[in-house]
Amino acid sequence: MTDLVAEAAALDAADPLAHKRNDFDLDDSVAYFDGNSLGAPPKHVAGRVAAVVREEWGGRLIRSWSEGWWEAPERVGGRIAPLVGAAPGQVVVADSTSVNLFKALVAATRLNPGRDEILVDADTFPTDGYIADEAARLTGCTVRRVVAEDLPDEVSERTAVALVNHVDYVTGRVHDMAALTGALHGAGALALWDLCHSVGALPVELDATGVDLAVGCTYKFLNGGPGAPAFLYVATKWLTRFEQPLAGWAGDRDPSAMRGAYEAHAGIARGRAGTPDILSLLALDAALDVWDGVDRGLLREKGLALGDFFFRCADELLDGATIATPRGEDRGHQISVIDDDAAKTMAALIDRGVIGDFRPPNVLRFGLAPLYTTYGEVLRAVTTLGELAEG
Ligand SMILES: Cc1ncc(COP(=O)(O)O)c(C=O)c1O
Ligand SMILES: Nc1c(O)cccc1C(=O)C[C@H](N)C(=O)O
Repeated sequence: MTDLVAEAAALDAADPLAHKRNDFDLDDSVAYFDGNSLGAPPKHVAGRVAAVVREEWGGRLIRSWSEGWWEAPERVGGRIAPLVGAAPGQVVVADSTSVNLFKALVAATRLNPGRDEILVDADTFPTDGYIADEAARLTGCTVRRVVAEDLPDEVSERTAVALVNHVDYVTGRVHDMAALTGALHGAGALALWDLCHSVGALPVELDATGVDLAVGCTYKFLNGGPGAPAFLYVATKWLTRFEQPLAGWAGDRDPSAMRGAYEAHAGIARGRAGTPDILSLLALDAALDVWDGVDRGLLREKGLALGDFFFRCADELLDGATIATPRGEDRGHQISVIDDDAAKTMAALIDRGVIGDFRPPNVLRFGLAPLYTTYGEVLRAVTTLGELAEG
């Protein structure tokens, strides 16, 4: 144990991203492991939001719409683009992930006519499956749930699109974006990726892997704040044919003309539906400042190293614990420990200042946010788990 204490201290002292923690408003008495559900607030966000309320909403009043507010969804999307390996003009911030999933799924079936099946990652977060069922009902498709790794065998000439999670929200496993996208394309199907648990955690290469469509949340590893708007990616090759079903005025080619008939905007703005949620959007805009100058390679290295250290501590301090997260590099930045009494254990951990979460039926999740999680906190989490197991 003393070795682990010294090791954690040495790892923290040598961490090239350690200084980033100072950018966040975190209570040091708490070890926060839920950045994969609700990211921590960067310190400067509160002041920036207050300034927007005072100076833009207050001072400039309605003039603010033509002084940057209206175009903010594309501008902030442009800031997310490098984090997902997208060239400019393909990412817009709007609505929630659920809503963007609906837009993307229906648009995908229209991009791939004559096909009548939507494949969904069987282990997906519920909203993806629910929305796929409804998109299918409206488009005359059927939904088939298949294990992500089996997609290359399951995709067929009937498949219009497959919806896959980059990182599994329960186990933390990463799915191979390049290989699965390639296999889907080989059968003529489109690839729609849910990036909720990978954006801001590991490098994502949408353009390089040929992904067609993607969605993701901004309130997890991007720290945009509770309910911060999500993003939608449409690859350039599909943009002019991307016909989404929530064709509201904000996606029209000329919203201010208030024309009678909708004509989609030529660019990524066609992914928008209605008026943007400016306060949340500008909170996200401010939160994205923490990424300035962050080397994405270092981010991945630290995410993996935090996980490695979790495994090392668990091997030493938790007798025979079962961990659902793969030990190799096919994992995101989360460790999931199996516990038959997981709800109770997580409540006890939270009581002791270790905040992770519980996912039914038996998973304790520990999110590792490379910008602020420390090795010392990892040791504290595993030590506390061990103490609880001993009773
Ligand atoms: C994989 C995945 N997709 C979608 C969502 C959520 O979508 P929404 O922000 O619409 O609630 C989550 C988490 O809430 C998620 O983990
Ligand atoms: N979005 C959430 C919320 O509004 C309340 C509670 C949890 C969430 C989540 O983000 C859940 C998350 N997607 C998950 O991985 O389980």
